Amino acid sequence: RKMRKWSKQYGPVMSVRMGRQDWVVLGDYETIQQGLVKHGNAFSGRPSIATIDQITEGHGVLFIDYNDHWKRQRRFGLSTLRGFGVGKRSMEDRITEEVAYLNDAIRTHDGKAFDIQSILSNAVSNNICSIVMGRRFDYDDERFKEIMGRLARGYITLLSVFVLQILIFMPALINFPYFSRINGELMEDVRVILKLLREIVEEHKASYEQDNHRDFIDAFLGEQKAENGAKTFTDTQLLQYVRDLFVAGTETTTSTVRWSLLCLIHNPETQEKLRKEIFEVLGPEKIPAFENKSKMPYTSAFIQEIYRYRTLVPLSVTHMTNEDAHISGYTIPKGTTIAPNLWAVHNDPEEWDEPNKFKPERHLDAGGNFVQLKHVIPFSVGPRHCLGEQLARMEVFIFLVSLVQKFEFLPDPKATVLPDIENDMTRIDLFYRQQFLCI
Ligand code: HEM
Repeated sequence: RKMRKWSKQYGPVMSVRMGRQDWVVLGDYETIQQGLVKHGNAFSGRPSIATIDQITEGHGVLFIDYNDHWKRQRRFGLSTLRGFGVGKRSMEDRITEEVAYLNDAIRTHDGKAFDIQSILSNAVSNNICSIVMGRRFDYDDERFKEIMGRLARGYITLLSVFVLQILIFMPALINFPYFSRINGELMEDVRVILKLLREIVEEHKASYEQDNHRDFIDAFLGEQKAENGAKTFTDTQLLQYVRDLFVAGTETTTSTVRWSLLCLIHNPETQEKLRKEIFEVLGPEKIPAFENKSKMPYTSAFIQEIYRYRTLVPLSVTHMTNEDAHISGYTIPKGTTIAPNLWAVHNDPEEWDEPNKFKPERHLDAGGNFVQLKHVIPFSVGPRHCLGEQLARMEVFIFLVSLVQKFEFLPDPKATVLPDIENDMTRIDLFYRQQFLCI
């Protein structure tokens, strides 16, 4: 928010001192398009961050720099996530299978107030497990609980996130005992996660069949064999790639659905409208399919408004110029950290009437048809835009429709005020809602 305010004063291409670094913030839709899309080749690097490099060992896809290695890995990831050459089950089949487990887990609360966070993030992670490892886990499976618990600590536990953020801007603090202890705990989590993933990869290697790729890991092993000793599809790369998919794909989708439920609690009439449309198209029992979306303009508008109103990754993932770059009359030197302010695009008062209000109707035309407005870019744009966008869109639609079809979401009757919808857990990377209860 502050950056958007400064952008209004200093212009949409603005340099900001962050710790000991100078970042350039792209502060509106036009400059983000110009930088990330038109000059995509110059703006698609990733800055090297000591704490992150320590975790990723320079592998994976999310934080690696823009080069031929990233391009091959990205191509592989896109085609494999779309299901090319991976078993017979589509991504959608895997999501709809999970929905039934999600609904059952909610029913165990028997109408009593509870926080949906852990059930939902288990369900979302299971979609990734299914695509990556070819199987889902029961929510109380020990190996699954261990991976989820340790991932959550690094990603959503307030103290760890806080310390990680400080270390990103002031890496020298790692030498102080307090920071080094928390960092040590995070590194231990990473070590255990990688060990568990390594076991799963070894199981895959033992049962691998060239002509029957069951999942992402098999597809990767296929590339590894085809590469015949070259250094792109290595074991470390596979483990870090899978870790990245969990990190990038779990909390983002989970939080989007949680913000949606919070909006429903705050806006009961919206919840009713959604349910009415869902019942008209699916009735009370039919399992939602992504193709139903075209017949559900209000639901589509609701989801689009959630993407806009609660911008999940407000400053995207930081980019870096990989050559001297030119934009809006400025020259930005090679190696500069770039922050695309997606939040500013979604809250630009010149584009949106009352941007701080939640209004699904703004995405409908006079005839009630859904209108896809180009200024909604939650997944960012350009060569580095979200790798899991298609999966995320499908998950959010199918999970939300199924939840509203089967349940009514109400505030905790014991609470005297509604859970806060304005403020998040203050952090720079993710617009994350803290715990709230509902029935
Ligand atoms: C609502 C859910 C999600 C949102 C809002 C979201 C948003 C984003 C954003 C803003 C970026 C940064 C793009 C850039 O650097 O310009 C990103 C990158 C990425 N996302 Fe997502 N994401 C979501 C779900 C997912 C899922 C489900 C997966 C995969 C399982 C995923 C995997 C990734 C990966 C691997 C990258 C890095 C791409 C690269 O560096 O080439 N995301 N996402």
